[in-house]
Amino acid sequence: MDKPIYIHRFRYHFSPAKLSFWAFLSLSLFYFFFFHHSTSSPSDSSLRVLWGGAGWEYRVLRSSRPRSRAGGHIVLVTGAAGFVGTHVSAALRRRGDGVVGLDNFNDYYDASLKRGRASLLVRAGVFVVEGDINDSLLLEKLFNLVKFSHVMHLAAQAGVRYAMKNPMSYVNSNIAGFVNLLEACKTANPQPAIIWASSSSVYGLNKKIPFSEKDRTDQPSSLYAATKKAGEEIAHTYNHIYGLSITGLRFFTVYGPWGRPDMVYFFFTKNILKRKPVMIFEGPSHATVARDFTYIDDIVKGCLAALDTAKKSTGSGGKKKGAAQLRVFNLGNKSPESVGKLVSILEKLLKVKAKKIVLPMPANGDVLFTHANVSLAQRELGYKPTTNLQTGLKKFVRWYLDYYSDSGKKSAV
Ligand SMILES: O=C(O)[C@H]1O[C@H](OP(=O)(O)OP(=O)(O)OC[C@H]2O[C@@H](n3ccc(=O)[nH]c3=O)[C@H](O)[C@@H]2O)[C@H](O)[C@@H](O)[C@@H]1O
Repeated sequence: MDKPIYIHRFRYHFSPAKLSFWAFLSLSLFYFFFFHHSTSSPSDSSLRVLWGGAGWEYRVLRSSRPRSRAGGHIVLVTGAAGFVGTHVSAALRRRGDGVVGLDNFNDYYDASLKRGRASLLVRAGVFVVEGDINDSLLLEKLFNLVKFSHVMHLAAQAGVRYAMKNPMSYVNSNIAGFVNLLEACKTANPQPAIIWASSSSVYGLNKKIPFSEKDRTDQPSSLYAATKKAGEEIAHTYNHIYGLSITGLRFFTVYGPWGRPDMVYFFFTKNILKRKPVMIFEGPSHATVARDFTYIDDIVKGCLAALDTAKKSTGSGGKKKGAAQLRVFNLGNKSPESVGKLVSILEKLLKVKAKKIVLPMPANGDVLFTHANVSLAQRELGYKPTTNLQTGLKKFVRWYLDYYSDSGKKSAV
């Protein structure tokens, strides 16, 4: 019996060799466009960006969808693979908001820790776009693709002392990057409300204690602080000209699991465990250096409350339509502790005596003392920190020992 005609035709045009060639070609094209198509910004070839393509868009859209169609915010979190960014992204997703992360995974500190945080987020249902806030094309693409109701801007060049080593990284991320993001927000339709990370360091040489939002912030003692202060002024401008709703959060020395290895509680833990000395700074005439150390879970609650109470931006098509909300809040712990006390808590938790070296604080931009007055945040956001340093460090140490328990990761610290 003759074979049906279409089979003959099929055989005629597609010999097994030809068939595998075409199959290989189509699969390669599919793979290339769906997973690997990348676009880079022509403005700065040094930016390591990997975005674009149908697969990428699909992942962005899926991640941006709130769990329930009714209600639920749609949030772009910059710095999502950072310490605070990871915790905030996960908390937003857990409660059902749509969340798209953005992070440039730079190597300011161990990038594998950032990859670890991003893997956590993947499991939580958050896609983290690899890209830079200075990349206008990427931001335009994201805002065209997704109607973000909020931007939680946590990407920054952090750290006070590193500003003396690499000043331009602060200008690049905290000023240029912030302006670039606000430019994208102002033209987006709808304009999102913006919540962003300022810093307790804006109080600089302010002597009035506890620090209140009304106190002076015109005496920054580090370039880091100056760039955060500049951010607050820039926020004012974009609010004033374009009607963007903007909330700045002054974080006070945030610590906890998945934290930042450049911070004292983190690298002191490492040094104590390795029997290496820790340097405890002191002020003039042996003055105690202290911080209002604030636990990450309290900060996350503050961030979510700021987002939930943010009013909508008023502009559209890049034009202001009416006055918009502009706020700034302290998010601290109301309870400063000395660095010496932090070391004694760590010694007990790690069951290792620290090799302490006390020395005068170098002229490195650090301030002597921070102490937050959080009554404004308490009134407006219902913010109430509940974790003391002992309890918070216990949770940090538990995470640290677990995370670095396998030898591969240990060497990365
Ligand atoms: O809350 C803030 O505004 C800032 O908090 C931290 O900055 P910092 O408070 O300086 O936190 P650490 O770097 O952990 O330093 C804590 C204290 O330890 C002191 N220190 C630092 C290094 C050292 O070897 N020994 C030492 O005693 C510092 O002088 C400081 O008083 C973050 O690094 C900043 O990104 C953040 O914006």
